[in-house]
Amino acid sequence: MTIHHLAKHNSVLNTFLQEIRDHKIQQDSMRFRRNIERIGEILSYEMSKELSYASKEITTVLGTKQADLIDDSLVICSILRAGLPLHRGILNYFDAAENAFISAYRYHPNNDDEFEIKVEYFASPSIDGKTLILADPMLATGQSLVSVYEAIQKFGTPKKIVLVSVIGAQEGIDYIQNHFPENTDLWIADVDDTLNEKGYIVPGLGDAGDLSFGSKL
Ligand SMILES: O=P(O)(O)OC[C@H]1O[C@H](OP(=O)(O)OP(=O)(O)O)[C@H](O)[C@@H]1O
Ligand SMILES: O=c1cc[nH]c(=O)[nH]1
Ligand SMILES: [Mg+2]
Repeated sequence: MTIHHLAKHNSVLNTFLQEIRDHKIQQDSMRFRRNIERIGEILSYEMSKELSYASKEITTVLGTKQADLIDDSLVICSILRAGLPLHRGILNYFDAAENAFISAYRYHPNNDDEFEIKVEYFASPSIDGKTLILADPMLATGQSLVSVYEAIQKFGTPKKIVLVSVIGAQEGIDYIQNHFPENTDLWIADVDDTLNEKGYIVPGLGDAGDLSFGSKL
């Protein structure tokens, strides 16, 4: 797996990251969602440089011009709920992409810190031969991404998988590296060192789903 860690290089991305992490600024949920969306746009732009391109002739009012345009059939698949603002940011840049949505949540069978991932709702086009963009803002243990990858295989075999995330823990990145094909690319804004006992990224930002949409029962 190739890991593209964008915050290693100075850019305006770091402003948006600082705002989603800051415990006061992040309370403005509209700003939080919009910042996740803006980060999705930046990740998309960077990631687009490594897609496949084909030359096409464009006709202007005065002549013709050859242009290299994206040649991949893209399917953006995001994980509910927290994936929604990130999905929107990616779709803002890839107008022709198809879309898939999946639900994944942490189920605590014994009401303690131990959990397993339940994948239930799934709406997806065929992903056969396409470039699958799997988007989730938080890559904590990595179990959600791996569970979704296993579940989506019944919709076909993608040509390539591109993972897009905002903040990841090194432990989760190590985990997904062992579960995704070698030619998978991970485009991630920032990487933190640790997870706490509840599987939250530290320092991270807290719960991205709650910050976007409010707490759930
Ligand atoms: O890498 P993992 O350890 O699997 O954790 C990451 C998952 O946790 C978050 O979802 P959450 O379960 O909080 O659901 P939500 O989006 O509904 O809040 C996040 O959006 C990921 O899907
Ligand atoms: O740190 C984390 C881990 C899982 N889900 C989140 O929203 N945040
Ligand atoms: Mg959550």
